[in-house]
Amino acid sequence: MESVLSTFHNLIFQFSQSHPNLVAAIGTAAVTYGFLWALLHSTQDAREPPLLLGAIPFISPVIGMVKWSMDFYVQLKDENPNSSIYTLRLPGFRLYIVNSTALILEVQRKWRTFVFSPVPARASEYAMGGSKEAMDIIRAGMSTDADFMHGFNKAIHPALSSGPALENLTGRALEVIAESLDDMVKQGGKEVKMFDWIRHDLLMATTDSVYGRGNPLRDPQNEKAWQKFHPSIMFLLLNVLPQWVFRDAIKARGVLAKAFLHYHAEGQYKEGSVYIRRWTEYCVSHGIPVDDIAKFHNAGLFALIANTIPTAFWMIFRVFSDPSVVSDCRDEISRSVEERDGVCTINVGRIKADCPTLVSTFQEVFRVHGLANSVRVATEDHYLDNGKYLIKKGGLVMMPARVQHHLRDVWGNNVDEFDHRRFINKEGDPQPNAAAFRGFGGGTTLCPGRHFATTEILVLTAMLLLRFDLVPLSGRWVLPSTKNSSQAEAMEQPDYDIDIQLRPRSGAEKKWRVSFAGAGDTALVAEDLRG
Ligand code: HEM
Repeated sequence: MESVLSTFHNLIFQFSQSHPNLVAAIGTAAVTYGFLWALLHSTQDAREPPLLLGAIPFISPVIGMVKWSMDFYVQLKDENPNSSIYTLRLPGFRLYIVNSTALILEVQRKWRTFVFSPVPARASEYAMGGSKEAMDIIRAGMSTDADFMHGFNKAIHPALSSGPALENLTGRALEVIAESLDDMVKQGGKEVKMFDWIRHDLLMATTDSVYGRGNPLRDPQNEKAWQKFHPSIMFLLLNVLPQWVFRDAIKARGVLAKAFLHYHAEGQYKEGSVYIRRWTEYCVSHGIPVDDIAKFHNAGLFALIANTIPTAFWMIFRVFSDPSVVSDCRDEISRSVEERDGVCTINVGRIKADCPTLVSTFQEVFRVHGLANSVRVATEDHYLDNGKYLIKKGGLVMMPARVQHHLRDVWGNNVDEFDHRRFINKEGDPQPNAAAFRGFGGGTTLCPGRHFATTEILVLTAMLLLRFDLVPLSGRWVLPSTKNSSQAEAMEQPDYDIDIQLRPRSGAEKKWRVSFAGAGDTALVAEDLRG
């Protein structure tokens, strides 16, 4: 036995003499691993939600995030079907992932403990380049009633809730869309790159309606600058790579900020929508420096269009790529159009009330393509679930919509399919738990722009169904992959564009108008359904 051991020692000795660098590297890796393991376990409290360990402490979750991207949390839920909440440890912070719908509601109720404001504050600083002076104003009083973001939402809310301000805003956007469709009819149809066409038309419609005649996005240089800046927002927000990597994006951000500075200095916002007037007046009244107001317009632009554009893309794709959806929705919408003296009127109220298949398809788009990762920061140590789970101060609490949207016990066995009729109320069928639908987030940070975006996209789709056939030039519709989607957005983005032709249908050349008479809001999320 002794001779075996001494032979083994000799072998190791000889190996270390002949491969000194390799042995040093293996030794360093082993010591580092041991250190990380000890650090992780000595700082993890047994009362915290169960720790999901990977092979390498702190690093495995990062690898998982890169590998699985937006499906990482669904993957972990599938691997740990009974976990209602768990902990991931990443370099420098703890992430608590909530799978249980009931626990999400508890986190949302405790909005002073689990606060959202640090998230937009981080975006304002790192992604938008806010100055120290502005950031001090934004960060003061977080989690109290004096919180800047809390007051901001209260200020803009009336302009985005049912009423004349919202009708004017949406009405103007739909006018711009209708003008563009009229042009297409006059040209006898058009071949377009589908995403790019929707992106440009919705950008123009939405920003014209919000900013008014001085809309800076009407200048092609500014539209180009937005396209350059927008894809970098997620990386700037993470602040892990040096700024010079994003030199061009930061330059483009500056071009836009300069245009918004002019817009502000000239007082053009006073001729814009009620929404942008309230937005601006709130910033001015809180002493945000004008240079920063200009920079924060870039953040406002992100909220306005970053999700509306891909949502419209998936809606139009999902409707037109399935002949049965086209025919179901077309039948419903056609019945709700009124024609008098050669003018066809699309009534927004009737689209929402009498077109259940269209509205259900829209909701299913959110369920299947939505990826909102609602994040909150714990302001103190706090127990969830009747003292069961300790959430540590400073920890991030994340409630991924994708997990909720893939719960088999909520959505049924066809959870992995796109079922355009899923949300239609069928008599006798139990309704899925509305709180598990998180396309627009939920709780105090529920998206205030949801009514604007919903009406804009539903009516755009209705106008297309009534006036056009959409045909893919390749001869068949192929669902684009989405693996490169930025998770700064709440909706998947297609990895590539699709060439299509818009062919006017008979009657497309008539006069079309949109009426809001009797239109209320569409109740899609739990908060609206409760009223
Ligand atoms: C289809 C389009 C849209 C989608 C999918 C969407 C999605 C969302 C989601 C998921 C949140 C919640 C974030 C969280 O709780 O973590 C949110 C918040 C927000 N959205 Fe939207 N949004 C859309 C359109 C809009 C529009 C058009 C506006 C502006 C007019 C807007 C303004 C906002 C604002 C200001 C917040 C932050 C609320 C807060 O700070 O409490 N959104 N949105």
